[in-house]
Amino acid sequence: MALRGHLIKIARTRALTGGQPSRAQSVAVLGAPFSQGQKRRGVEHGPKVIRDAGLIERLSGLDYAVHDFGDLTFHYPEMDEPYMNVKFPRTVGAATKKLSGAVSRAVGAGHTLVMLGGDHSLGIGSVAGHAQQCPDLCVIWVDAHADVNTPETSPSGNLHGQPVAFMLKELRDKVRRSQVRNVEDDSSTAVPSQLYLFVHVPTQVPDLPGFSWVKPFLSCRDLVYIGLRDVDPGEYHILKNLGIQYFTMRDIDRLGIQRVTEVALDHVLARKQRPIHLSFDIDAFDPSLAPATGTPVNGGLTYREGIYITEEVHNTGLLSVMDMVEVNPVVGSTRAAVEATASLAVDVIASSLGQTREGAHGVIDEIPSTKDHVDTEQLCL
Ligand SMILES: NC(=[NH2+])NCCC[C@H](N)C(=O)O
Ligand SMILES: [Mn+2]
Ligand SMILES: [Mn+2]
Repeated sequence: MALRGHLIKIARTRALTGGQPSRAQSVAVLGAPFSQGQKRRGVEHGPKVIRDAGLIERLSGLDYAVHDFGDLTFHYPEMDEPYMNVKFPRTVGAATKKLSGAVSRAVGAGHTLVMLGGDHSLGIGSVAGHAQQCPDLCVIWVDAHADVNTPETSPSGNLHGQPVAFMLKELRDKVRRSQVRNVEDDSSTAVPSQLYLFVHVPTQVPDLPGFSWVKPFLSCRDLVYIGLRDVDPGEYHILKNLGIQYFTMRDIDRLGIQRVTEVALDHVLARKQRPIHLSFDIDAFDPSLAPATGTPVNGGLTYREGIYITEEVHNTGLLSVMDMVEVNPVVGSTRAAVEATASLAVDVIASSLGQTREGAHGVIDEIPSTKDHVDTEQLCL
């Protein structure tokens, strides 16, 4: 009886948490072979190596109808001079605009979407397109980096380090308000300290060529980071001043992945159940597990920590779009290193979509009663 009770409890927990029963009918896969958000070549091959590692078969094995929409093709402007320090603004602007349209259509058609990058600048298009269909979405950004540099704070000029800055409403609103206040009010001492920081530190997102289509759409309270361990000074300033919720690797060391994931999900879901956008940068993992990536940082997620996060995201029943970005087969030193990274990406995606470590994928309807006694004994061992 003990076993029966235990299994029924598992089944009920799944039903309550929305795991299995709320599974989407269809998953769409969309490749975005794009690399101009950073300077290393090779990340445009991410979609191919992730597919070659068996993504579609794995998802089909999870009982989904899988629609592979293939790869987007991007058009490259002949001339794309840097704007301020920012490299390839028109190229990235056009690519992310195209991606946003494709994501919006896929979500509008009722698919749960998996977007394969490509570098993380694609996040601008992916989240923006998702937000067109689901304006109340929340974003879980799993990454070694905060990717919230503005064109002015960016140390590299690479747009893959800046996508979140283009999404945040507060970042622009606050800058605008502080500037207006400053002009209206002649005495600088009257500027509150919080605004003062915004006046004197360049956090404004200027209108870059190629980006006129993006209007900030995300409130910082609907965003949470997990896995941070390489945050630039300007990014730290933005995270702190906007009060953005984030969990660094140190937080995971202190609190454990269970607690971190619980608080992270609570942060974005407690006020309201809403569609989740999971933006997963493979460099969140330790480089020993994911060596084939352009900006590796030591001290990353273990395999089990990464998979735990995605299992819990799946258990909410609210995953709507996920990005898997920054898998770069040209950076991996050996073929084995590339295959390990790509196969890790497949594991993360499959786990986000319901693959479990306990093996059973269906809700248990009936337990053969004659076996109860034997199994209970085994359980006691
Ligand atoms: N998506 C990434 N891998 N981003 C890395 C960003 C690195 C650095 N913070 C920059 O802005 O250039
Ligand atoms: Mn990263
Ligand atoms: Mn990133």
